[in-house]
Amino acid sequence: MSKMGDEDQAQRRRGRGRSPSRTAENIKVFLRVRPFNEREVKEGAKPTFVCDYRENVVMLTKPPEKRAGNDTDRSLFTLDHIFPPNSTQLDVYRLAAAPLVEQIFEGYNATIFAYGQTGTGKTFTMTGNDKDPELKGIIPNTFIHIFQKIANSTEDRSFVVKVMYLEIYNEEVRDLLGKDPNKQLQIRERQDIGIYVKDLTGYTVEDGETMHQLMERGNKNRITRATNMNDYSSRSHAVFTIVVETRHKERNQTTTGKLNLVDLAGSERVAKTGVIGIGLRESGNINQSLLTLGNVIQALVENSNFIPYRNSKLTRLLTDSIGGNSKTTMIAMVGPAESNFEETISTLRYAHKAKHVRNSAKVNMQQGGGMIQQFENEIAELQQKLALLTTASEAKQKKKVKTDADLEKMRKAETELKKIDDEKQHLEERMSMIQKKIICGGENLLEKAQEQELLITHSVKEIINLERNHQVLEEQYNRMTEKKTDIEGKYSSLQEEDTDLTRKIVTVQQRIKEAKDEHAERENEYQREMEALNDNNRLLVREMQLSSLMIDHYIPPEYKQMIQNHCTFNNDTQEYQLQGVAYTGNNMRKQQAVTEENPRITFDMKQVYHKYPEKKKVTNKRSLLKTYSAVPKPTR
Ligand SMILES: Nc1ncnc2c1ncn2[C@@H]1O[C@H](COP(=O)(O)OP(=O)(O)OP(=O)(O)O)[C@@H](O)[C@H]1O
Repeated sequence: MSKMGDEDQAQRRRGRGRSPSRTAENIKVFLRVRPFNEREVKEGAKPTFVCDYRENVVMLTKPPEKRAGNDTDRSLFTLDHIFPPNSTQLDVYRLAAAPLVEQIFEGYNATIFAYGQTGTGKTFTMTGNDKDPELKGIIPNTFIHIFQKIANSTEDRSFVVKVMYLEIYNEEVRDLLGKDPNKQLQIRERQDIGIYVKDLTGYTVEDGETMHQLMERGNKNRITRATNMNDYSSRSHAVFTIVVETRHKERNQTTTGKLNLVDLAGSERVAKTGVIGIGLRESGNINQSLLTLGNVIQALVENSNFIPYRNSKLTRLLTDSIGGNSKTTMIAMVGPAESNFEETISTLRYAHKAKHVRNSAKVNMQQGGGMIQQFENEIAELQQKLALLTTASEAKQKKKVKTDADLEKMRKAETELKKIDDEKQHLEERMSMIQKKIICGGENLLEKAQEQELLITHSVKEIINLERNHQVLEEQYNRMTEKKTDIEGKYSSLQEEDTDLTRKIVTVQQRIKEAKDEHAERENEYQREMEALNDNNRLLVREMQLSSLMIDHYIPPEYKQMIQNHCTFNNDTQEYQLQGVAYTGNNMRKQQAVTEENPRITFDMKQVYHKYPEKKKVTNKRSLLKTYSAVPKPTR
């Protein structure tokens, strides 16, 4: 592997190591939607997306001429937060920037990127408009925040705030605060401090106003150009860096937090921007470096072995911000018009990918050392020199009195004294200048009355804003609680429904079982009845056979016919009845008392019909069943 590759891997390992003091978290991605601009309103532009601001989802739809009539016509992206077109600069600052400014006081590195198509509001978001305090962007708002934080901190802390401002134009690093902004600077790397820009001017500042002046000076040096898409299009990537060193006196600990505020040049299509000549080269370089940034993001997301940080100055300089030791936020800017569909979807894809990049930030802390220590040492040295000069000056004064007579010597002594006094004054000035660089927590408030006024105005605004945010949060909370109650209600009613259903199922199952038992019982009963009926039937058939046998053998056929003719069926009694039955043979036989002389004559027919079997006495219970016969019962 090449040396270049080795270094890249080393950087990656440094950035993504698993030291316990590191905080691993994904890059946060916010989306800011620019309102329709004048041109778009005039053209009657239609929106190309809709947002669900509660869920932070944006749904993009292709313009009609590009639609395929299927799922590919729509794309959904979820971001960490979406700022609607009517969001204020303070809304953006509070949510996207303020938490990171707080973190640099803890000793973390932080980065805020503004990314997006040309003319979508990157510079507006990062720098804003100075004429109206309400329109101040993230960079000037951080000045106020930082000095407000210092003014409110305890006296056991001292701070040094340093700023730097550079731009990357056509792949050249330029110092926006240097004596010669056109001079090309080199990016270097050192084991102890990591990646840095050699000879970049750093200003130690003691108030927000100075910071503001420096920012304005740097902005004037930035290269902008009018294009078809933006009257003041930034042709470079600008990085405003604020370093805050905090010294905890009692613990003798120093933390150093670095905040990079990056206003990227806008991705653009030459056909749309209409740039020519120099502008064309700028455009090529802008797109190339943004492409490399995209490739770095892609490689990190894919956990690739090689991250092409060195393929552009931008990614090389911001190695720690993307996938390294930094807490990073990207604010993606989009314009709402349908004509920008391609650029908007590309920005959203870029942003969505960046959301998956994992950074691992650590507190940059050291015992003693740092800029504060350096300044304090310098002050102590100056104080020593001053004390020596004072002694020398006093000695000269005494000598002057003794050598009063000698005019020449006196003049010489006076010149020396003046030199000493000048040097003393110079030392005193330098000392006070260095002392001013160290700002003590809670100090310098009276000296900065004007600035404080500004802070107070902003604090009031912040409080109003805080209240507004609080209200929004409260509303969100109430909505969530309502939702929760609703879900809980639904859940408990579902549970009740479930219990009820289970109970019903048990009852139904019980009924089915009962019905089955009853059915089985009935079937048995039916079976028994059928068997009884069959038995009965069999008996009847036998009786019929007997009757037929007797009739056929004892009653002559002409009598049988005659008797049959006189038989009628009585429906009420369900019996055949014989007319004049009272006069039939059996009834007409004279009844005689049974005596010894006149015994009952029994007809023993056994000897006649000796072949007939003895008739068995029927004891079977079935014989008790009622039977019907058409034959009149014999009377005894
Ligand atoms: N949220 C906003 N509200 C009102 N005006 C806006 C907003 N965003 C951008 N603008 C206006 O749109 C114009 C273009 O904005 P700006 O210069 O910030 O775009 P940019 O993304 O930095 O463009 P470039 O990449 O070309 O530098 C400016 O006039 C700016 O004031």
